[in-house]
Amino acid sequence: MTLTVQPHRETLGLEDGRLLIGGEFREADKTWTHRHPATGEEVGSFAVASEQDVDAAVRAARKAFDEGPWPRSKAGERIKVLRRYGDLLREHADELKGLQALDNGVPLSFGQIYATSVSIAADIFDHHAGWIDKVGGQTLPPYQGGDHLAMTFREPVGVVAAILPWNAPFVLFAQKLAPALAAGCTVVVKPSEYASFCVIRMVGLLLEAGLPEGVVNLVTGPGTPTGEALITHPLVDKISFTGSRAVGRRIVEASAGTMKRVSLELGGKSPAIVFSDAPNVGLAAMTCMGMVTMGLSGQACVAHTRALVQRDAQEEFIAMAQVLAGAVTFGDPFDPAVLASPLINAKQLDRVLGYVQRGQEDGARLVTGGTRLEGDLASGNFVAPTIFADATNDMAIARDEIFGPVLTVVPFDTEEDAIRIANDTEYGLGAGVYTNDVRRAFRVSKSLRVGMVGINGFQLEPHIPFGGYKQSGLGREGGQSAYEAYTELKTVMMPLTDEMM
Ligand SMILES: NC(=O)c1ccc[n+]([C@@H]2O[C@H](COP(=O)([O-])OP(=O)(O)OC[C@H]3O[C@@H](n4cnc5c(N)ncnc54)[C@H](O)[C@@H]3O)[C@@H](O)[C@H]2O)c1
Repeated sequence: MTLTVQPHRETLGLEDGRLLIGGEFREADKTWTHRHPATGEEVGSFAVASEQDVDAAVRAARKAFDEGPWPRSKAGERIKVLRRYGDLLREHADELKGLQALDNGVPLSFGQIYATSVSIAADIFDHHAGWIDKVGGQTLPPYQGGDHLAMTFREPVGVVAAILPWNAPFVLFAQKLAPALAAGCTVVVKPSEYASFCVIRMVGLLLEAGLPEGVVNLVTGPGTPTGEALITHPLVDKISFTGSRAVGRRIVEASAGTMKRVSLELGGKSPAIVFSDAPNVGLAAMTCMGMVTMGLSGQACVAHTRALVQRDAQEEFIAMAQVLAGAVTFGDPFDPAVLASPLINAKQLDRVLGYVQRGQEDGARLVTGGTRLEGDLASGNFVAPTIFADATNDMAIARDEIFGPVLTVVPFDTEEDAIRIANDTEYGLGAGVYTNDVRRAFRVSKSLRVGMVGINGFQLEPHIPFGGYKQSGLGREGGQSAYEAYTELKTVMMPLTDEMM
């Protein structure tokens, strides 16, 4: 039977997407037709914001920042709106998960993991609402000389351009919008052209929560013209971006002229170091393989796609990874038995298959997978879970972010080797260390040039800082420092005696 998502489109009452500028929903001159990654069917269309539309959205956000009530509101008012919004997200969780399944094909069965969960997004809003009345400035005593007072204040950074990827729209929307709004900023949000419908609904719910006009504005459309117009706009104060390293670099270049503040969450090639004394080598294999197959089919920035396995544990590790590879189910994302998504588009499908070919040419051992799924799934972008063994760290499959269901196993002999190989990458997002030796676990964790290390497991939560070293990004999401990144620090000083004047 041919796969179709059309009935879900009807059930969810999907409407064509419009822009939101200064509190008004608007059409645009051009539209984008979204095709479903599991079936190739047309799902619906949404507005493509032109340069003029983006300019209008930024000016609306600027006006709301310079003249509107939100940046001047009392802490208690902002807390109420953000908490109300968290509740609205929870109430609309089923609808939002359905829209996400129509957008990026993430199966409903995977609505509970961190990256794809609506309830985590709601918790992130609650978390940042909690900082509003707790993070302030300091009073500083004189360092030398006479009597004077110096104080610091935290003020909202201004107009924020929030640019999202397609793979984790709920959580990444929350990781940007929650601290920005909590701090009193105004926002122009641009979702990915491959996951716009669920974000359009999330923005609509912000209005229902009571956000004043112009505080949040929505511009949908692709990187060019929409994204480019946003990152080069002179009235934007800060760009908060999650996406590929290539676009991250472009944002750094584009923001240099006006010194915009920039937060970047980029890609990774995260290593999992599995020692043969790991408490459970099989479980380590399941964790890595789960990260590159279940839910997002490896289209996750922090997935442990590079398994560095001590040589004498390699076969046990591969055997268990293979079991999981065989258990993954594909198909209709609305079917509760389906566990993994298609690749987002045909370009990504070709890219992943290209890496499979390259891995074989470079001499790695293809253990399983590496092929496109055919039959009922032939119109979708599905690739079978893939394992490469006996790879070396100089191979493209060990160096590049493939963003697909490919696990590359690189054997090592000693702890020093493992650390050297793990750090031999331009990325530095996450890592895993699997061992029974507590001292080794901390020794290795300290030696890794990455933002997040999981010892014998990896669990993310809204208050845990998330982000990377090196070319995996700039700054962190989650926690107090993420809130502070949407503020500027102002110092005000005053002499207390006449002699100081
Ligand atoms: N570190 C993290 O937290 C994290 C989380 C999720 C995804 N990612 C990364 O995201 C990437 C996959 O997502 P993607 O394919 O959507 O990334 P992408 O960089 O292609 O697109 C991300 C967003 O940038 C926009 N964009 C593209 N060109 C632009 C331009 N010139 N100017 C402004 N905006 C532009 C896109 O329209 C989209 O909204 C992977 O590299 C992945 O590792 C990182």
